[in-house]
Amino acid sequence: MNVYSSVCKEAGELPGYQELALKNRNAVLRESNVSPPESKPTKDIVDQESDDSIADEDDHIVIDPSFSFEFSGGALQAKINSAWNFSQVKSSFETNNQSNSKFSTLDEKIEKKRNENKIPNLEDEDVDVVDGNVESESEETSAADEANKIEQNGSDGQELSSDEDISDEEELAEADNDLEDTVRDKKAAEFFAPEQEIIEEQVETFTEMRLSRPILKGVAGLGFVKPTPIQANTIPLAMKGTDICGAAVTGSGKTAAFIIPILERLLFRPKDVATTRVLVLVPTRELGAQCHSVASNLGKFTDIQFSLCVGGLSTKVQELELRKRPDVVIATPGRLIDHIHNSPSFNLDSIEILIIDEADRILDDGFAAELNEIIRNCPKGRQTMLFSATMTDNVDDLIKLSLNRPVRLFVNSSTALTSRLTQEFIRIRSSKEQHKSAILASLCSRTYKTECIVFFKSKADAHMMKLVFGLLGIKAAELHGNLNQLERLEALESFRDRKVDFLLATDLASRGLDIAGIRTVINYDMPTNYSLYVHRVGRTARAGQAGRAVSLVTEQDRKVLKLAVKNAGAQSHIKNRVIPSSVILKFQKKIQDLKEKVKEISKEEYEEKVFKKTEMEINKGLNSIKHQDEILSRPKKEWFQSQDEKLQQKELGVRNHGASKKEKNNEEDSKNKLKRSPLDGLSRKKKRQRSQFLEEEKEQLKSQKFSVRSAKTSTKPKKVKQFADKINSKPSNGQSTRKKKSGSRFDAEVKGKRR
Ligand SMILES: Nc1ncnc2c1ncn2[C@@H]1O[C@H](COP(=O)(O)OP(=O)(O)OP(=O)(O)O)[C@@H](O)[C@H]1O
Repeated sequence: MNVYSSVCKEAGELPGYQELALKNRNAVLRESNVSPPESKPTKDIVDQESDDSIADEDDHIVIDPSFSFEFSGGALQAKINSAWNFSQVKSSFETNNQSNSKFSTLDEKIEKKRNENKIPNLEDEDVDVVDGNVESESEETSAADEANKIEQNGSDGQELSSDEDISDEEELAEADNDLEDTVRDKKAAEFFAPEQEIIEEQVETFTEMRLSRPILKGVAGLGFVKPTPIQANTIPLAMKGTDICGAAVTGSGKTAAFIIPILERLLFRPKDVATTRVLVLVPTRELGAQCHSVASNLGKFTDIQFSLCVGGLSTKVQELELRKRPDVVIATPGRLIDHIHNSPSFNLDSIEILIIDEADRILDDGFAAELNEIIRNCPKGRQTMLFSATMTDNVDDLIKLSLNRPVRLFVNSSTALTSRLTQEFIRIRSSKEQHKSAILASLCSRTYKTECIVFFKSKADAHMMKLVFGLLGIKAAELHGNLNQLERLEALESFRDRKVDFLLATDLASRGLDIAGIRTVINYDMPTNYSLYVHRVGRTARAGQAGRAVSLVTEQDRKVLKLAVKNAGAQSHIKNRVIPSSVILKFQKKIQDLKEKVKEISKEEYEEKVFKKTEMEINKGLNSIKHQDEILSRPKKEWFQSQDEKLQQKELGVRNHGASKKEKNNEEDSKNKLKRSPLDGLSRKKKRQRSQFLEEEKEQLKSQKFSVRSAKTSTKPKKVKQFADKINSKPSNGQSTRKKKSGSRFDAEVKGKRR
């Protein structure tokens, strides 16, 4: 039975629903170039056996009706199509892009160099191929062996001797953190709604949620049958107007969790005067475009109007759109503020619902000034909903949003990763960091050959690797802030449509992007904090699919590595991979041989850039002469921040990007440890005694609190969070992370969780 049959069965009682489902099915099949089956009497559709063959043919739109979500993984056991396309957004660029046509594209430049120099494709050569899906035992064993060898020959000796100090520091940090937690718990109890306000039962189907028919049609059109846990918990509460802080693992359907209830509420809006009632804030333009596309698809059968208001698109076009007062505006903070200040008829006075997606990122220092300005402009009585996979529940962060007793819907622990994710780590010793590009090239040509995102810390590295990959004959697109918006969207689409095998990206692509079927995420550079790691690796293993994250780990990245291993679920797989040095050397030589060609292409690009800039300046000058009167008569644009302020804030954002307050505090703490520690000046023995005392005191407090809580909970009905936690709870592996282990620390850290 395919998705439409299941939907029809679920919605069987709704009059006329079967006809709608039939039309809908045919529309989706047409879009997917699958001919709809011959028209049959409506009743037959429900049990049509022949539909199964269509299901087999087109796995983009058909899901296994027996799918279910795992709380631990938050994942679907079904394949489903990504619900976005950017054609609508891209059409607004077509007029601006003509001057580019006189230059060759980067791919053409690369191809020209390859042809001139007769560079062979990697496939044509005799490279020893390792099956990417099957973990090679020999590779794993040799990883451990190699690490042990390094230990024995003393190169890591210093590192081991510092173990003692590190565990002391860890103990103290833990004691500090525990105290902080107690204070935090108290604040949270006052700030958040009491837990009994959380819905008590899981909702099994969308129809049970009493959604209106046009919304159910939109939901069915995307192939959704059963709500995911975050949807089941969020939708009914959000429809009541409750403020929500929602967290669930990456790829678990948070977008629909907030879009569906707003659509349902908007269906019943007064329609006499067009009014913008809903504002969705997202941190990146791509995420905005994706969210706009998902919302438009879900609201396809309603008269609700959506507008996308993000940087990189024409301000003029947006201004005209905003003047029509669309019901829902999806915006990035900077562009939204630009409109608040400079589009005469636009303001946020009528906003009734504010949604902040990737809220922890937007609450981050990088967006602080902009967020304050937006909140200041929104009415106080609005409903506010915040979502992220790594949602903060730090009250200090949330207070500035003036939430009204929000309900916490943490469907999983905020650091959990889906159990379908395999994490692999490759140790890069400090003396070998210059081999990273060779390691990446070998991984991408021997092991993970398709559907793979590679994350870099800088735009320059991503671009350089695009040139190297191109010259090696590996099909890749780049995605970072040095590209214009059209190029960014095209890169995403060509990767989604499998025109290229690799997406070489900066953290621009780390949050929210939903591209179906990504098999592997490679961290060429490990992210600077664990939250960011969660978001990056969350681009794979989404919606029930399995996936793999491969990280190149240098000595500086040990902190994030440790957190990744510590937070991996009991069932998740952690592996240590080593690439034979002969292979690395081979690729190192290949890359070395391409160095000159890379330089030549870069020079060509630079000259082109200078030419374009000059041309643009000339055109600008000519225009200002031609339209002088009109330009002078325009009202002066008001900038919310000066260029310097913007830059400062951006740098702050980049530095802290994605770091939770606690992580940032921990980083600060460890920097200022000596200055700020209350145990400063004590001998090591005394420090131990003191922290043991603190530990005991904390334990006592905890157990008291626990008894009070369990007494209370025994009299209360079951709560969502408890239910999720119970399912999430993993058996302790009984292994202390502080125990000394044989082998290298890296090896031990990775192996710590390998079962
Ligand atoms: N009820 C559902 N049934 C089937 N598929 C669903 C359902 N809800 C969402 N999906 C699919 O799951 C995928 C992930 O959804 P979405 O992008 O909203 O996840 P997310 O939780 O916001 O992830 P991230 O934290 O990375 O932003 C999408 O492809 C979406 O179409």
